[in-house]
Amino acid sequence: MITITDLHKSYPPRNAKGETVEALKGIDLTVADGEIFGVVGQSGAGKSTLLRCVNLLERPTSGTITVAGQDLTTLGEAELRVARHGIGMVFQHFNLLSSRTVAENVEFGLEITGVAKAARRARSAEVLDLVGLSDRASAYPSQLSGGQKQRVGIARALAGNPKVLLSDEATSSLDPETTDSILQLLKELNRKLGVTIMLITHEMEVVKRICTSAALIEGGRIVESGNVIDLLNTPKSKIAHALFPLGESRGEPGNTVIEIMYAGHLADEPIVGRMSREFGIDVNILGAAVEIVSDHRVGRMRLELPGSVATNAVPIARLKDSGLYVEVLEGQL
Ligand SMILES: Nc1ncnc2c1ncn2[C@@H]1O[C@H](COP(=O)(O)OP(=O)(O)OP(=O)(O)O)[C@@H](O)[C@H]1O
Repeated sequence: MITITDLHKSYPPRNAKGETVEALKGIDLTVADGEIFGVVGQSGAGKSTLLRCVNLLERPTSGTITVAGQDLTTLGEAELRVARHGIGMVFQHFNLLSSRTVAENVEFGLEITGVAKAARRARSAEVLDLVGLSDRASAYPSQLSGGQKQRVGIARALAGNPKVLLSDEATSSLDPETTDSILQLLKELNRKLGVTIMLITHEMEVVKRICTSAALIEGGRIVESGNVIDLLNTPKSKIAHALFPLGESRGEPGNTVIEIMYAGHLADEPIVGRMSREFGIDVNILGAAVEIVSDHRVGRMRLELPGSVATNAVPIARLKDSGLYVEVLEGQL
């Protein structure tokens, strides 16, 4: 649905003494049809710039951006305005017009594109129903809670019936409970309408809750990307480690420390107990986390096994054979 190829974006110096900022340094990324794709990264990594390049709010310095088969970088302003109808955007600070009612905010984009009043009203009623705000159509933004404001923002983004929804830190200004309900709503809309969602966030919780795929951006470059469950099974994946922080506990010198990751039915098996019984070893759990990630029960554990890696070769091999992802962190060979 979205293909980004060799995307570069530089900002000119802010003043005579300043330097050119290379915000994006050759981004290649594909977001498949129907995915919820999360881009994560620290402040200044280039997330906003990347997202704003997808609908060309920010014009790339070079590279191509194809959305629903159309290369947006080749379009002039008039054609781009039409193409943007297929791309809704949701903002962190909602960006609602305070002098307009909820319904009028939702209708704003349709008004600009010349949709007749009756059709606009009908469409805003439809999308407000989708986001659960039918009863607040005549309210003003100042009369709404943060979560309700974001629901209006989402309804407005959906008004033009887009194929793609871009979400710029949509839940970063909301409390945890409201964040939860907005993420749930995005997931529901993705399922019901089949809309592809690309979001940027600095919160791993968002990835854990709703993303099917994710990418990590560092210094304007994508350093990791893929299906979230696959990433969890990728050695040394930074996204996997950030999704499942296990603390720093490293065990005793001379012992073997392994990390295991498991998904699906394996998450329900008594892995540690079975290993202890079968091999007669005392397994020490240094850290563990079990979570629901993109609707899969997934777990990560750091285990300390007595003795060197060589003495633990058989139990480690058995874990791998049973379909678990196993990474040996330390131990004597
Ligand atoms: N309009 C601009 N002019 C100059 N430099 C900019 C501009 N917008 C962003 N930058 C710079 O580009 C780099 C990437 O910024 P960007 O806002 O995309 O990062 P981010 O990951 O979204 O960070 P944050 O989460 O803090 O918004 C930063 O060094 C930033 O200072």
